[in-house]
Amino acid sequence: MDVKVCGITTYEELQALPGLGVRYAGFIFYPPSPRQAQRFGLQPEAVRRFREPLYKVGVFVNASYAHIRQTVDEWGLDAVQLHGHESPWECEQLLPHVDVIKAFRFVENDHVLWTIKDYFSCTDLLLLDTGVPLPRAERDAALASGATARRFSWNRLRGLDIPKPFILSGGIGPGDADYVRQFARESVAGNLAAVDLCSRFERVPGLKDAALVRRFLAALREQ
Ligand SMILES: O=C(O)c1ccccc1NCC(=O)[C@H](O)[C@H](O)COP(=O)(O)O
Repeated sequence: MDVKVCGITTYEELQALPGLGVRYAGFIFYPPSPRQAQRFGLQPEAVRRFREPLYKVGVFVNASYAHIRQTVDEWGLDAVQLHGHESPWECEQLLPHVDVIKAFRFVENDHVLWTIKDYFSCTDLLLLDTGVPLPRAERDAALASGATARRFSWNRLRGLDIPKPFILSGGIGPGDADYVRQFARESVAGNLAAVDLCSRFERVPGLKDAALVRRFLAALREQ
């Protein structure tokens, strides 16, 4: 199982990832987020020229096709993670140009398979995240502040057959390595590609704590 660290905002954070054994780096292109990629001066050329083995993922929320394509080229991204209400058609438009990850934020009573099924043929990966249980307009406003740090209710995935590689996300914290390892042994995890670490691995909003990531990875890989 690989690890994705989401919300990289400095070159130092980026450089540290391959040495930590992290496979996916997430860069957020959503201005209201406290972990917006350029917030602390990270430059597109530096990321584009960074050649270490790392899969660079740009996170977008309801952005236009033109903006996404331009950002992919500017930053040298390998994949886009679409974290808003993007349709299967929008995913399909991007697929010839860049790998596509569709993110879903589930709230209680959402039907997981029903929600994701139309995206199987137009994505490379899915990301299962936590939503905020509010009416749609209020929910969007709440999500504008970014990651929710609420744990995705993994119980709801138990017994499901998810026929697409997926990233498990949503409030995963430094103390969750055992919980993740347990999940990885369940039948639903047959296509588990990676786990996503974000706001609970920060010193302050937008700046990651490498020591927390290192300790989590060591615990995750313990036999
Ligand atoms: O992290 C953000 O600020 C953010 C803002 C808008 C859209 C997506 C965002 N994050 C994307 C991720 O993939 C996060 O890692 C994911 O939401 C889980 O975050 P957390 O709840 O902090 O574990």
